[in-house]
Amino acid sequence: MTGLAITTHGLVHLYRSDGHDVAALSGIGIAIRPGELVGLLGPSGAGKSTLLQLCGGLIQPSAGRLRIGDHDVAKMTGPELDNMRAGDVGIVIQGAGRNLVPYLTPEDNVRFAQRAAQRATPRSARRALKHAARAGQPGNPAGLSGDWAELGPNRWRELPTPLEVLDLVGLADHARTPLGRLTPGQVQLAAVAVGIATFPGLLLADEPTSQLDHRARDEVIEAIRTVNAQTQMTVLLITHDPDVAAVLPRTITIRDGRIASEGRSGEEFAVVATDGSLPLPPHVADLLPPGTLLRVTTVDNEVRLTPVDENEDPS
Ligand SMILES: Nc1ncnc2c1ncn2[C@@H]1O[C@H](COP(=O)(O)OP(=O)(O)OP(=O)(O)O)[C@@H](O)[C@H]1O
Repeated sequence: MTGLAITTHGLVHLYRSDGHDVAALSGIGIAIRPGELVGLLGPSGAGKSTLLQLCGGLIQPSAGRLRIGDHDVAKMTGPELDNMRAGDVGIVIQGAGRNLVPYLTPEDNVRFAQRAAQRATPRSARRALKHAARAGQPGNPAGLSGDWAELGPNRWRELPTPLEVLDLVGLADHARTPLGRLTPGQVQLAAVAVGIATFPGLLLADEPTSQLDHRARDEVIEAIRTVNAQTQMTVLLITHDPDVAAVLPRTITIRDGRIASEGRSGEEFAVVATDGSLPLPPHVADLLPPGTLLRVTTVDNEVRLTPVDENEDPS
């Protein structure tokens, strides 16, 4: 399996509301490498869900570039976006139960998700892909044309069995337990299993640990970490929980539709944007009212920002 990279440049998304535009994202530049596990943080209304929906091809950018692996999301047609979602991107929406068919067991839910993805693939292409996967041939040996020649590397293999998927998230023992008899944490694990049912190159999860107690939360995060480590699937998840953010290798904080900061293993960093601007971390911004003049100096490898005294002549 190959994880998919996410790259955005000047990514803008506007919603039309009551006759005027609301800018949910105002120029986001991100590079996420294949196989990374990244948390998306930020206050309510910052633009996190919008970014997740864009990465999942559920909506398209108003401006700027967004690439998911080889997919150029802004330029894709509706059927191409459907294909991307069917095989290359798994999405776990907020509210575990909303990802599941309530009267099916976890095993049948995973099987259902796999069949739904297969139905989105024409039979002729499916036969050719299966043939190529058996022969272990890379590239496009079946001579597929058009959209199907563009499919990501994850289409060139057989799907895992539902039990293999459930085993990966630690739910194999409850494969045939009715959903109503599972704990909230186990229901969320089933939702994650459905999200990774086709072993996509990218898993997107919107607050997968909200409304869980600490023990269930930790189990769900551990399952996602296991999926990421064992399959190299790229994972992007939204969280409001500082304890979850603290155990993720990388976090990106969004504020007012822009990147505010990035975290690496719990340490917070300011990030220089592609246009050279530098959003100040909130604790520094609190000390510097808008309009404050800063003298920028470099000493050896250090860059210093020194507020200029109001009475001092800055020239
Ligand atoms: N369908 C929509 N129509 C109009 N405006 C929207 C729509 N969806 C989101 N917005 C607006 O876009 C901005 C970003 O919303 P978004 O849901 O992406 O933020 P968020 O960070 O995910 O927030 P939360 O943590 O509350 O889910 C907000 O101002 C929101 O009101």
